[in-house]
Amino acid sequence: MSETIITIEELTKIYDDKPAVDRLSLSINKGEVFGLLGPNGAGKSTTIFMLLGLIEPTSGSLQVCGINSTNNPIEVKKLVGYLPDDLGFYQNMSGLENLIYTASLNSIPRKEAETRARRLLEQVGLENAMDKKVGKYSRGMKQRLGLADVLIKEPEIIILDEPTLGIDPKGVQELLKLIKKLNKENNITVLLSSHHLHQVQQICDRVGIFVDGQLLAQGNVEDLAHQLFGEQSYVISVEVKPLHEGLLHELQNIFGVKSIKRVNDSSIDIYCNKEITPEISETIVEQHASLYSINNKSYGLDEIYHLYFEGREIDETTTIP
Ligand SMILES: Nc1ncnc2c1ncn2[C@@H]1O[C@H](COP(=O)(O)OP(=O)(O)OP(=O)(O)O)[C@@H](O)[C@H]1O
Repeated sequence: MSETIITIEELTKIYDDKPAVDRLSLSINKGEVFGLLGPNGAGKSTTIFMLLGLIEPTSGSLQVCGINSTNNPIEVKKLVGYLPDDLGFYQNMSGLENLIYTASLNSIPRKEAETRARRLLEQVGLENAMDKKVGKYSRGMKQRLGLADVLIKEPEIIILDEPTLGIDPKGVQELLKLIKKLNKENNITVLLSSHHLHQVQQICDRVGIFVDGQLLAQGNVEDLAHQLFGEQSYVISVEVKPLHEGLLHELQNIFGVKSIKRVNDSSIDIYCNKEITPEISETIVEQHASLYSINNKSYGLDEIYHLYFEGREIDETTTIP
């Protein structure tokens, strides 16, 4: 059974009478990559700061590795590595020197610090740049160094706030791969905040969707589609002539069909709880009608994103009945 490493219960933070985080409850398991997905201002950073014990909740509770972060921020800091969106490295020091400096702040003896720093720089692909001044690193290299920096104290959890900000697309792919690799190799729990749907989708085992301080849904992509769209998470669009009542009746009787919506005289959207395109085609042929087109789509994070982040509506062809 999976072990819970972060437990958040009814967590609320109110600023100026307005909740930035609103009764958030969430559990994160040891070893998983969890994505906090939400637009700007959704409450992701506020949640992270409360997890780190940097700000106090208005109400609710949270535990990180069994420790109450609000009451024990120093203990939590030992177990959690935090990579903010704006990194603070000494630009005139090399990558290696910066890591050794961070290690000294964490009371790691110098010899051990250097061994760990060299190993981590290799792990994040900076072995050839470890003696170069950080001021000469690209943004992507600094983020890699940032990952090595949070790992130097061998934390249980790393929290990454918008880690791909300002990195070119190729660098983003490399960084995401690296995060997943570190998660696997070091068996480390990763909490990643982002408003980039596709990035979160690529590496996260589970995702929590945040809007206006509230967690709308959580789970893997399939779970999310189910939570947000209920049983009707597949839509099969059909153009068929003639579209007569007898055919509609037969289609409605197919196992898995939940509802049918007429789009126009010859088109319908069939809402189903599974992929049943072949059964629909067969029924149309049996009913002596002509099938002009059939397209299926399942609700993925794309639709969820459009629905919840962009005006809370998806385009007309995928309107939920
Ligand atoms: N110190 C503060 N005082 C007042 N309001 C705040 C404070 N910090 C955050 N807020 C408000 O709380 C809400 C959530 O902000 P937060 O920074 O947590 O969102 P976010 O999801 O991390 O967004 P971003 O990606 O832009 O950082 C916003 O409306 C923000 O204006």
